[in-house]
Amino acid sequence: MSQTHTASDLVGAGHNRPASTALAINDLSVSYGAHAPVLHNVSLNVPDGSVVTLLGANGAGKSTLVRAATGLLDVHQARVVSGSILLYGQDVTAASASERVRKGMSQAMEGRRIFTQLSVDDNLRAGAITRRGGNQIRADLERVFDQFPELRERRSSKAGFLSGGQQQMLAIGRALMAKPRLLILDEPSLGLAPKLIERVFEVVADIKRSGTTVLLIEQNVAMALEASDLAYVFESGAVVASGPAAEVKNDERVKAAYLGGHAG
Ligand SMILES: Nc1ncnc2c1ncn2[C@@H]1O[C@H](COP(=O)(O)OP(=O)(O)OP(=O)(O)O)[C@@H](O)[C@H]1O
Repeated sequence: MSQTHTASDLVGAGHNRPASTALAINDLSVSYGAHAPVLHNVSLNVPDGSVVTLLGANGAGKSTLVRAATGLLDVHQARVVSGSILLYGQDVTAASASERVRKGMSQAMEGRRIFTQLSVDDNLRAGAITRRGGNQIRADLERVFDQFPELRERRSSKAGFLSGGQQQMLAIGRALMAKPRLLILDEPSLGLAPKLIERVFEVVADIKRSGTTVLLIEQNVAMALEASDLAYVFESGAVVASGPAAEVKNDERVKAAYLGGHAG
């Protein structure tokens, strides 16, 4: 496994990323307010068509990295101090969140930020708001319902009446309705029962099969690594290890810190 702070040994090199890179983060440093940076020269690559996992303890910097990628730093009074963010080869470091959505990025937020007063159906349709083509949207809606039959059963219910797990499914389904090229899943298994967690990872595999690239932040390390092509390990705002997920899974430090001493 690579122990460096860059991922250039994994896919492509330096700043001339191949067009097949969905997301490239180059030497990124981020600060909240006037404080010292909490991300330090972070570089990572999410190859098109892959599933990439970010691992790290609480406070390691994963959410900050995601906020930088999605363009939501300013909402948190944070900013890029140095470095760049490329989405499909285009520099989006200064681009708004909505511009990034238009370029194919979508995020299913941790915390189940759904519209509780709207129906399940309307929540899912809201995910497709930037798209045209009613027939395709209806077909995608059915596909989400195939993946999450419990949502189909409750399609007319207010989303606020769903269980926590069902709301989590709805958040993922809504992000899928945007038909993203790059889907960011922030703790999709958070608070779910084991059976639902398995489902979430089946859905991740399905999303990958459909050609969508996935950036995954997960506390459920063993399953996340199983589902991923590459993994990056964050510590104190820096990438301390990275490599193919199968190698990261067998790394002694990762095993000790995240896998309870075995590779699960
Ligand atoms: N709104 C904020 N204002 C100031 N500092 C913040 C803010 N949000 C996060 N931080 C700091 O930035 C660092 C990275 O936090 P971040 O939330 O990115 O970590 P994380 O790996 O996502 O953790 P978790 O798994 O707990 O969500 C931490 O030191 C944290 O205290």
